[in-house]
Amino acid sequence: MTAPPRVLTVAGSDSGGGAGIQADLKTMLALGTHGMSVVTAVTAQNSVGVQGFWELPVEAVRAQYRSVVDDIGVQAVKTGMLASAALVETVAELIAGTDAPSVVDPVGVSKHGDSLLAASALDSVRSKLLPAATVATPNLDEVAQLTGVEVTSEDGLRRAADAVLAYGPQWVLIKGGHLRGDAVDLLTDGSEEHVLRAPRHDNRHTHGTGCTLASAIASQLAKGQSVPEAVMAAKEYVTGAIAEGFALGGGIGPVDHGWRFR
Ligand SMILES: Nc1ncnc2c1ncn2[C@@H]1O[C@H](COP(=O)(O)OP(=O)(O)OP(=O)(O)O)[C@@H](O)[C@H]1O
Ligand SMILES: Cc1ncc(CO)c(N)n1
Repeated sequence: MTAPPRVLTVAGSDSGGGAGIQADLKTMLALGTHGMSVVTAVTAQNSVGVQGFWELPVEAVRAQYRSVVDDIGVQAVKTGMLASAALVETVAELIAGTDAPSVVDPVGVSKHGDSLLAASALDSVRSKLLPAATVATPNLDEVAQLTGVEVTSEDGLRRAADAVLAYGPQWVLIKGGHLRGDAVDLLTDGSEEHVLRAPRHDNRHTHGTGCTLASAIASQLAKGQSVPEAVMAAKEYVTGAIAEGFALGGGIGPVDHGWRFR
């Protein structure tokens, strides 16, 4: 048997299984890649919020990363929750030294408004993590937090993209999922521009959308697609997963990572 393309997620664990490492590995399986993980933090989390989280020591993150990359090898890396400045800096250095495309989801707060990144880590995200990204995928709250640019309508997406590109990622995908109307995202490298538009699904069960999209992009890159091709395929996958999101627990349920199998 030939091994499938290998993809690594560097992210936090979501005990509820809808976001974080768990969303990433499910997405990778659904898209035909071999998913591997470096756990940065463990959250106690469910459909109503994040009840607590515990970071791993820098050495534990570095050791997991080296174990995977030095023996198995990776064809794409995705980063998610990194919790602290020390972990942001460690992971930025690791991905900058890896010969594979990286998708950086600069996770700041959860869907419930719980903080997953220390305020003291924002400078490291700007100066170390974003410059190491092949594609950065901030949502509009993360754009505001990182650049000060506030976007309230589709017209502002280009301004947001320029502000993030100034920190040095090769590409940026600004996610307009929190706006009203269609779910519109903007992908650009500063010269080429692609608008990705999908109908908004009136479904409150959207836990894990951002993690799922970023992991889907990484999976498609590992399969050899270009950044625009990978982002378009990933958008189609996440849109289907949102359409089929289901109720679990008393709050916001997860997207359906397995929608293409049902
Ligand atoms: N209700 C919806 N219907 C269709 N697409 C949506 C909907 N909500 C978000 N999206 C799309 O889902 C993708 C993820 O965007 P979103 O803005 O939700 O990410 P996020 O805020 O980082 O997610 P998370 O809350 O998991 O961190 C984007 O392509 C966005 O346009
Ligand atoms: C562990 C983890 N990573 C990312 C998110 C995205 O909001 C989350 N809720 N939990």
